Amino acid sequence: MTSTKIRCSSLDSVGITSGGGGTLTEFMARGRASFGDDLTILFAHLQQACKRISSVVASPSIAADLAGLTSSSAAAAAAGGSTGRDVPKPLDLVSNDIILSSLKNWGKVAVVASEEDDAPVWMTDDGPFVVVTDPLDGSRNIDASIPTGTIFGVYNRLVGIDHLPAEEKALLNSLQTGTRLVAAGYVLYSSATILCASFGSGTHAFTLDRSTGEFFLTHPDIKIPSRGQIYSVNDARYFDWPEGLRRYIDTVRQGKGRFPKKYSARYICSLVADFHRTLIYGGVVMNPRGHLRLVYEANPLSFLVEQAGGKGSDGKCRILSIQLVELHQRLPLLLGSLEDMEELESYEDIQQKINPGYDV
Ligand SMILES: O=P(O)(O)OC[C@H]1O[C@](O)(COP(=O)(O)O)[C@@H](O)[C@@H]1O
Repeated sequence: MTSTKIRCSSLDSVGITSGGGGTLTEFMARGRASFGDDLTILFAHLQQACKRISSVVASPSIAADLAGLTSSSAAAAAAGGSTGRDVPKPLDLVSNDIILSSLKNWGKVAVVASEEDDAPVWMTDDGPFVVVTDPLDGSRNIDASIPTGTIFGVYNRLVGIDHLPAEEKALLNSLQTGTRLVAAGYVLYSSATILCASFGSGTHAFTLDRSTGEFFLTHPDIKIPSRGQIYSVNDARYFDWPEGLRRYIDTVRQGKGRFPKKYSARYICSLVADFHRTLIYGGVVMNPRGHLRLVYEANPLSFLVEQAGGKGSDGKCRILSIQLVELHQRLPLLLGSLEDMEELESYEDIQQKINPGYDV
C-alpha cells in the first residue's frame, strides 16, 4: 500500500473525504450559476491566505521572527496611539499582510477594509468586490496556544460612486449594512482548521485536510439548535453588567429559565472559537459591552448565524439592519440559538453601558 493510500483511507475513516460533499472549490463550482466565477476565485484566494495564516499561527514565534515583526511593530503601533491590550500583535500584522497581498495580487477586489488598518485600502477601479476582515481575532491568546480565527465579509462594489475620490468611495463601500452581504465566513485555527461560510443560502463548514491542502465539506447546511444549554460571556464583568443581564444569567444558571435546565458556562475569550462552538452546540455567545466591531466581526458572524437559523443582536436591534456611521464602530454583540436569544432579549436591559477599559 502506498503512503497516499494510507493517508486517504485514514481520512476516510474519520469521514473527511468520504462525506460526499467534496471540497469547497467543488462546492462552489456546483453552485456556479448563483455564485459566479469571480466569487469562486475570490474564495480560492481567501482559502490560500487562510492556509498560510494557519501555518503561521501553528509556529507563531518563528513566523513573527521571520517577518521581522516582533518588538519593532508593536513599538510602531504604540507610537501610532494604540496602547495596552489594543497594541496589535506581530501575528495580527503578518495575517493582515497575507490577506491584503493575496487579494491585491488577484486584481478583482476593489476595496479591503481591515480591522488592522485605520482606513480601507482602495485596490483597483474595476474590482467587483469589497472585502471586510478581521485577519486574526483572539491573537492575544496566541502565547498560550489558544484557538484564533479570521473573519471576513464580502459585498459587491457600490455602483454609482465610482467618480468619487478613492478615499471617499473606499469608505462608503466599506460602510454597507450587513443585509447587503453577498457572503461571509470565518476560519477557526484550532485542533482542526475549519472554514465556515455562507453565500446567502445556508451555512456550511469545511475542514482542512492537511494531506491534500483542501477544505472538505464536513458540516453541510448547519442548523444551530433552537436551544442550547451554554452561555458564553466574560462573567468577571458581572458587577459592571446592567440588572437585566445579571438576572438572565442568574436565572439560566439555576435552571429557572424557559428551558428548565441548568446552563453551563464556556468562555475561551476568542470570538471565532466561542462562536463556532455556539453554532454547533447552541446557546448564546455574547460580549455585552461595546467592544466588538460591527464591520469586521458583528455583521459577518450575524450573517452566518442567521443563515443557520439563529439570531444576531446588539441587545435591542438586529445586527444586520444597523446603519453604519463609522468604520471601526463598536457595539454590544449577542449571537446564538433563536429561543435562547429571544429569552435573553426579553430581559431588555442587557447592554453593558459601563466600559471602564480592562487590563486583561
Ligand atoms: O475582554 P473581553 O470583553 O472579554 O473581550 C474578548 C473579546 O475580544 C476579542 O479578543 C477581540 O478583541 P480585539 O478585537 O481587541 O482583538 C475577542 O476574540 C474576544 O471575544
